Amino acid sequence: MEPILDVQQLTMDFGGLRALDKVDLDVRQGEIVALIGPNGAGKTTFFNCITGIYNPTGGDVMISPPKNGAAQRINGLKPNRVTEKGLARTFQNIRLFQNMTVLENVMIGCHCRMKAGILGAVLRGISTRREEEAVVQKSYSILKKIGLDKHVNDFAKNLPYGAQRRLEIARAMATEPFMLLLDEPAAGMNPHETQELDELILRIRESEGISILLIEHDMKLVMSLSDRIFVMDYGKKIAQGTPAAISKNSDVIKAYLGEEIDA
Ligand SMILES: Nc1ncnc2c1ncn2[C@@H]1O[C@H](COP(=O)(O)OP(=O)(O)OP(=O)(O)O)[C@@H](O)[C@H]1O
Repeated sequence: MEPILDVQQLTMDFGGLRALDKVDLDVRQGEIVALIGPNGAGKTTFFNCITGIYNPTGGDVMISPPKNGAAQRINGLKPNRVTEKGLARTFQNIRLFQNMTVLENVMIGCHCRMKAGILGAVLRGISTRREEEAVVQKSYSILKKIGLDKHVNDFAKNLPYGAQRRLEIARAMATEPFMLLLDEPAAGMNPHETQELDELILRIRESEGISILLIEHDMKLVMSLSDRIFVMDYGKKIAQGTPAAISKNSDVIKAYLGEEIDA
């Protein structure tokens, strides 16, 4: 099967520091792929290069969206253009609009698919109003899937931590992605919240057909969810394979300096 995300020889220099050194990674339709590695390995830089936050120094970021399969190179596109292409992400640190409601946070995610421009929003003609109603419906239905529909009118800041992380995923889903990139989605979660997250990610893949690329330090979650794992250390890819193969890989064990990697 052709990859829907095909990253080749991705390189990123910050002055004299090579944070990414010719990294290859691919994701196929319907896969859950994890990117792991010790602190400072380059994982977030990798996400930032794919999602338009950084313009990589070298290499290619190619996507083949499942709906219109033609391969496109997305290096150097601005983050909002990357989102429009169907790649949506969450961040290591929660980035919600804390003083807005849960529903409003998801509605903002819908914005990139709305047709009404500034003039439409000002004049509020019938088509704009219909579109706004559709956005409310769509946002509500996403929140239902994510299990946050009881909280639609709560302020984001009043949600428990695990629910805030799930709200970020809901907002990303509102952009209608073919792939979600999740940067440490389980960070700070308790075991119960992590278990809920595990089930949620599987459900998103099964019922929405959305492929997932995630950075995660929780090895139990990584091993249970992933179809394939890519491992980085010091900016280089040092291994790739199934969870079973990765947990036995001697380079990976060495990179983690004996840390527990098989969950
Ligand atoms: N904007 C930047 N300017 C300079 N150096 C940077 C920048 N962003 C990242 N780096 C450096 O690039 C390297 C990789 O960092 P990165 O945050 O991508 O690692 P990581 O694998 O995501 O780590 P962690 O697991 O701790 O989040 C580090 O040495 C970091 O200090």
